[in-house]
Parts: sequence; C-alpha cells; structure tokens
Amino acid sequence: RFLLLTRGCKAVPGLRKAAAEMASFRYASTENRNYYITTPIFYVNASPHLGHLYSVVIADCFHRQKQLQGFNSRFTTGTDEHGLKIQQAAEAAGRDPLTFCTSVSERFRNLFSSCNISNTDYIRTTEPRHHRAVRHFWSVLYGKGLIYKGRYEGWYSTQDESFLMPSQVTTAQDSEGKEIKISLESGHKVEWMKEENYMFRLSRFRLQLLDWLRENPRAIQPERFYHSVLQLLQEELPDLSVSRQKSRLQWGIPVPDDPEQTIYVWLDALVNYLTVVDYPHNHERWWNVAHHVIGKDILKFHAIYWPAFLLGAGLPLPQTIHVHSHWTVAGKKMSKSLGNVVDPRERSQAFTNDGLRYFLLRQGVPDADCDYRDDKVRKLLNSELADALGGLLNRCTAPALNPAQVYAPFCPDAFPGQRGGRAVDEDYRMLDSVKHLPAVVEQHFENMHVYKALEAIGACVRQTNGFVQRHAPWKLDRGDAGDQRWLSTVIHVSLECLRIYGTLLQPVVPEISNKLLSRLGVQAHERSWTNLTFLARFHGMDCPFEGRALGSDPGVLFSRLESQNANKEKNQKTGNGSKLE
Ligand SMILES: Nc1ncnc2c1ncn2[C@@H]1O[C@H](COP(=O)(O)OP(=O)(O)OP(=O)(O)O)[C@@H](O)[C@H]1O
Repeated sequence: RFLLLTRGCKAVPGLRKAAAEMASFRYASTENRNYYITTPIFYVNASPHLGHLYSVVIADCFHRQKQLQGFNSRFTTGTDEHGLKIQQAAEAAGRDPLTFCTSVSERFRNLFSSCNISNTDYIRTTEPRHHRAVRHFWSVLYGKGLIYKGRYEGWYSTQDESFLMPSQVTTAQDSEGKEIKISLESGHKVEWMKEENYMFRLSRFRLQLLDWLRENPRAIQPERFYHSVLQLLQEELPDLSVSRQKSRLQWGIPVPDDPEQTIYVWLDALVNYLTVVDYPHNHERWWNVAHHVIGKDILKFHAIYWPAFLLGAGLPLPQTIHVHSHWTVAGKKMSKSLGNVVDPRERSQAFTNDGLRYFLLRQGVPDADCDYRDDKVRKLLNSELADALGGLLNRCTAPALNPAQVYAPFCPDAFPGQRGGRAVDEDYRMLDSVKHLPAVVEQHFENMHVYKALEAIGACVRQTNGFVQRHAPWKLDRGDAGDQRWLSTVIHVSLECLRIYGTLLQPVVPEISNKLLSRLGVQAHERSWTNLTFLARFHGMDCPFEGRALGSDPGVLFSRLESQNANKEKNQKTGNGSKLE
C-alpha cells in the first residue's frame, strides 16, 4: 500500500508534479509487478485427460513468462468437487462423495506435479477456506438485495450444470431411439426443472456488462470470443437460479440461514478464484491483477455470470479472460462423456513433459479446434526440437568444431558493424531478426498467441542453422589465423543465438531450456528477461560469456522419437504392447 499526500506542495514550483510522478512510479514498480493467473478448476467426476492438461499448460506458460519478466506471479488450479454429477458418480462408484472426490482430486494433482506444472496453489472446493469464502460472498449478494427467493422453471443440463433458454435446446434421439431434449451447444441431455429456489438478479447487470466490454475491448481474448459474448448480451438476461433444493442436491455448500437449499455449483466454483487470494481479507492486492484461462465451453459462466456476481459484490472484474479452443479426436471434442480421451500421463511419458508441452503450445491455436494425433506430435518434435534446435546446439558445441569447449571469442573484424568482413547480407538480416525476437515474442504472449511466438523462434533457429550451413565452419583451415578467427566468430554468434532461444523458451519447455543454457555455461541468474542483450560484442560492448567454459553435459537436447512402426517392432521383440495410436 502506498499513500502519497501532495497538499501543501503548491509553494514549491514543480514539487507537485514531481510528487505525482513519484506516486505513479511507485505504483508501477510495486502494484503492477503482481500477476495472478488461474485455470478452471476441474470437475472430479472422472480422471484428467489431455484437454485438462492443456488449460493448465497454457496458464503455467504465462505464469513462467511473467516470472521471467520479473513479475511476482501467482498461479492457481484445483478441483471443483460439488454438484449433482459428483453426487451421482460417487453413488455409482459406491463411495461417499468426499472419499470419491479426494481420490480423483489426487489424480489431477499428481498429474500436474508429474508434468512439472508450477502452480503456487491447489484449491479444492471441499476445503473449509473455500466454504467460508462462498458463504461470505453469498451473504454480500444477499445483503445487497441481489438474491431473492423465487421459482425456477426451465431446462437444465446436469452434465453441464447449466440452465438453458428454450432457444438453446433441440430435440434428438438417444441410443435406444427415444426422443430426448439436448443442449444445442454441448449436445448433453437436458431436463425440465421446476423448483423453488434462490434467484440472482442477473437481469440487472446486462448494461453494466456491455459497458465493461466496450470499455475493455481486450478483456476477452481472442477477439472472436469477445464478439460472441457481446452477441449474447444483445438479448435480455433472465435472472439466474443460484440454489437447488437440498432434497435433490445434498453434495454442496448449504445456503447461509437456509439449510434446505444448496448453493448452485457454478456460483460455488467461481468463487475459488477469490478464495485463493484470501477473500474476504487482503484479496485486493492480487484480485486487481487477475487473469483467467478457460476453455471455450465455459465462456458464458466466466464472461457473464462471474462478472455479474463480481459487480454485484462490488469487486473489480478480471483483467483478461483468455479463451482457448478444444482438442478433438477424429473431429469430435475430446471429452469424458464421449470417452474419446487421450491420457496425458502416458503421452508425457512417451514424448517427455517438455515434448508434450511444446506440441500443445505450438499446435494449439486459441481461435480454432485442433485434431490430436500421435504421429503429428512425433513429426513436430523431431523436426523442431530434435533436428533444428538440438542439431544447432550439437554443431556449435561438438568437440570436433569446438575442441576447447568454450564460448568462443567474437572477432569484430570478421563480422564488422558495417559490411566488409566475411559476413554476408543474409547474416546481417539474421542478427536483426534475433535482436528483435524478444519484443516479438513478448507481443505474441500478450495476445495469447504462444504458437506465433514459437513460430517466430523457430524461424530464427532456421536462420541460424542456415548461417552455420552457409559458412561451413568445419571446412575452415584451423592453421590459418584469419580462418580461425572467422570460425570462432561463427561459433560465438551461433551460441549467442542459442542463448536467446534458450532464455525465451523457458516458459514453454523449462527442462530443455535448462539443459541448453547449462550446456552454454549460462548461470541461473543470467537467464532472465534482462539478460536478453544479444551479441554485445557486435555492438562494441563486453560479453560476459565470451571465453567461458561450456557446461560439461554434452547429452542430447531432445532425442528423436521413433515412428509408430519402429515402436511396434521394438515392442514385438521385447514382448511389450504399446497403447499409443
Ligand atoms: N477437448 C478439450 N480441449 C481443450 N480443453 C478441454 C477439453 N476438454 C476439457 N477441456 C478443459 O477442461 C475444462 C473442464 O472440462 P470438463 O471437466 O467439462 O471436461 P470434459 O471432458 O469436457 O467433460 P464432459 O464430457 O463431462 O463435458 C474445460 O473448460 C477446458 O478448459
């Protein structure tokens, strides 16, 4: 907290302005260096699949990026454990709901930790701290007259825990040919529900929500989803049922002062974002810098219900809602209910944690669904991580080319600032690309386009490989002083490029980046955003890395993945089956 009083400054010219500048500096240098990112909390009615890991990997990548840039970042994920679906799943499994939730929640937690996810908190909605936060939040809304007892009548999807308008429902046939009603959006079965329960005055917030979005055109990203929410807000919003009768739903948080009613699972779940930052005490510092990562299936809950609840409770709205699309299998959304899921643990073992992260972030485009196939993963990782990046590192550090195993010195005469040495125009263009790469990457991250950031890094890696290939340092005559200086310069420039790529790739592939930077001899404190000065010697400055011994581990950066057929042959020989398709 910072309070600067400027009264009484009038007498001294310029003092008021200086004080105001100081205040804004303090604000920028303290408050704005916090960053809080969340994933959806996952419903524990079944084990995690690759789609769940995807949401978490995106948030993890943003969290690591902010840390790299010197932000104080918090990152939370967890499990959503109340509701009818869980009640039914626990009954089907013959277990009490809490034991059931604990075992599934542990599966999510273990998956995230085995996949090197760096969340700073893991919340379960069955925790007492969360119950306290939800009851308080409810009481604030109730106290302001925004919750009233009413009668809800309409369509409800238990699968989506969602209320639907008649226009959002259509007729279909179930597997036995019986006519049923389903949600147009999710395809899940809906039922007609008639119940006395508590209603939230959602209808009051439509115009405020529209104002919020018009004033903050980047609040929902990508733009396509921003427009779809604006579209939803063109129609009147009906009030929202925010409780269920206890006789129907026991597994949830009871409504304060009315134990016959249970709080609606979405109101309960959304408050988790506040619970983590200690709502209702001391939450402001983090809540002012909140960013959500969500799948497009839960956009309505996060971009309409949640902001309306927050407005009602007098709390600030999230800074951004980052929306991603879905992984599909043979064109169908990967989902628990369809049973077409890909096991993330098995894939992270087959492709490594970083390999799987790289694939998800490089191929996953937020605007559009993407079909998952194992052969796509192999092809991409072999070409970009094993051959392009790993090959470049091998070339520049191989003892045959770099027998002294050092960060070779740069010779300005061979690669002068002005044309004239042994470098050609294409080499200068490469330097220019790499110099601007951090800014390009930062911009793509800001827009949630991690795949574009990776495309830009990949293009630079190709340029650097082209540079090495063009000058074929292995053909140079080590006995000739001029050739030796040029050889050393080519290696120095390539190592500098690799240092920039390794530093920028840390949020995406932390283990591979660590290996790469360690091999270059770059210390842990030399890997931040402020260490991205590229090729200092070219600009007449000292390079702290020049002449330094390379790291001793010459291991392969990323091992090529064998094709499916090669795996099959190997498994037939050893008698192991393979589940990968
Ligand atoms: N196929 C997918 N691709 C990308 N993200 C997904 C996918 N499925 C789920 N997610 C992410 O996980 C969140 C929670 O998903 P949910 O628990 O509803 O999984 P689901 O498999 O879609 O379940 P169900 O089949 O019961 O609807 C989504 O909001 C999204 O962030």
